[in-house]
Amino acid sequence: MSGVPGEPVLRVEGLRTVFETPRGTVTAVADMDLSVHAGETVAVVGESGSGKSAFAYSIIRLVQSPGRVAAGRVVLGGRDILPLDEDAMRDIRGREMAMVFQEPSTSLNPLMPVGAQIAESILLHEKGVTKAQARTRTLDLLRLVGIPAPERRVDEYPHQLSGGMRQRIVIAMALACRPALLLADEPTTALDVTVQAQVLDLIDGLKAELGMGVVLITHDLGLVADHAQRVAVVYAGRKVEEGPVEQVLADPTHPYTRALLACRPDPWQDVSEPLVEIPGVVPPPLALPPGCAFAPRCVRAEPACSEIRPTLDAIGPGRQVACLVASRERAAA
Ligand SMILES: Nc1ncnc2c1ncn2[C@@H]1O[C@H](COP(=O)(O)OP(=O)(O)OP(=O)(O)O)[C@@H](O)[C@H]1O
Repeated sequence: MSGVPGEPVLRVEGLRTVFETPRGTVTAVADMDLSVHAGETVAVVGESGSGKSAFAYSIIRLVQSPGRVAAGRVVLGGRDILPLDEDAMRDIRGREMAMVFQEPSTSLNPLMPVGAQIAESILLHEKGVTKAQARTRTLDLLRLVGIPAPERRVDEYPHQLSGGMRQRIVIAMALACRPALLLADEPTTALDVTVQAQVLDLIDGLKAELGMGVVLITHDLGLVADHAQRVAVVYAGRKVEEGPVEQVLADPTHPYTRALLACRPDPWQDVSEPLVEIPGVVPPPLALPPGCAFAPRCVRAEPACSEIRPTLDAIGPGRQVACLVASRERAAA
């Protein structure tokens, strides 16, 4: 990918993704902006149903019917990819951006040796590469992602590998053509805690080595602290807060971010004590209040919050928040 100097690898502007359902139009993603630079991991955090996956699928243009991207721009290396036809997109997927999904089995063909699947991706995207060269590159990739005994593993089938090894294979496939952007949608949710850390460390190492930008989709703020440089918190399809990870975690501004942080399990907490939960549930997408979608659950909500939708206001370098109360307090301070 050529890229434009100073331009982020990915720039999303005003993205809106909707699902047309028999009961009405569900807006899964609304007015989303996000930039990711080379060598940076930006985490997108929110509860289940907040639109994180719809956001990632929109970027790589894999939203399935009845869903569709209804508005916005997705600029990859300086080029808006939303108007491109499907042939051009197929060329971009895998070569310029790649995605790692939550469940490794969804990305792997159970009937094909794992090495052949990686080699196929190389042969598809790179003209002039011979089968022998693709196999050598595949073995290098297996080494890169830490697969032991790659000469033996390369000819094994997915079911012969553990879940952690399968996710490493998926990452190897995603990285086969050295994409500029990696979208990782809950890449470790299906894995044991120790394997989770290994896979995320692996993505961190490869990001530094290949100079990729990474979008890390997760509901786990613990992972954000260790693996991302910036974080965007989403609620009911909208970004409610964004900023550098250490600032947002140390000084969260939006009441939803504060509530998410308060709910993090404390490893030192007595196991007999119940975990804290955010009261209430995410409002049904067809019945969002006209104002702030978090207002019905918010401990700081004022009457105006249910009526007026807050805009995303800049509250410091690289920091934004969409909250009437927080913005007013920051302005007064
Ligand atoms: N096929 C579909 N038809 C209708 N609505 C959908 C469809 N897929 C997703 N949605 C809606 O889009 C919204 C966002 O869903 P999405 O899966 O992106 O959330 P998420 O934050 O990734 O959740 P999870 O962590 O559980 O995957 C939800 O309100 C969901 O109901």
